[in-house]
Amino acid sequence: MTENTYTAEEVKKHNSLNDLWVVYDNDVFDITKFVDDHPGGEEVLKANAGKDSTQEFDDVGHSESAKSKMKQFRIGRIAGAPARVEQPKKKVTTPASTSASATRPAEAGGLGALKIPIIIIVLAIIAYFTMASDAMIEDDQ
Ligand code: HEM
Repeated sequence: MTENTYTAEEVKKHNSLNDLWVVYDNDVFDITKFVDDHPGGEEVLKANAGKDSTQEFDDVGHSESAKSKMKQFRIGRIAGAPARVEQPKKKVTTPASTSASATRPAEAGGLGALKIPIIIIVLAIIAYFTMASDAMIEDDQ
């Protein structure tokens, strides 16, 4: 799929509150319409307008929902930048691998979920023989 590419010089032109672009991870975002809604205020956006704000954006510790909201403002990529790594695809595989790994510790334990029933059975056998030998001692007397 072809997408729009922009040079850093081009991005630099969009540096006002009425026309505000930022770059994150070589992706270009037109966040002009988001300026008023930005929870972090417009000042920080103005300070980063027309710039690569990757470092600043990450330093804030933006939430996952902020990162996902960001996607709707993406207009293209910096010219000559390496191909972008698709974040959503990664995410789709994460829950599956997480749930698969969640079952792994039990499997890795060998007996896994069977451990508790086995302990109960062993205790029952010990109790049975203890009672049986008590009964034999009583019989002897
Ligand atoms: C498309 C771009 C952006 C989006 C969608 C966005 C979104 C958000 C959101 C949703 C929050 C609330 C806290 C959170 O959920 O993390 C936030 C807070 C903030 N953002 Fe952004 N932001 C963007 C760009 C930037 C940029 C370029 C800067 C520049 C450094 C910035 C600086 C901040 C700051 C300082 C806060 C306040 C953090 C706090 O009060 O703890 N944001 N942003």
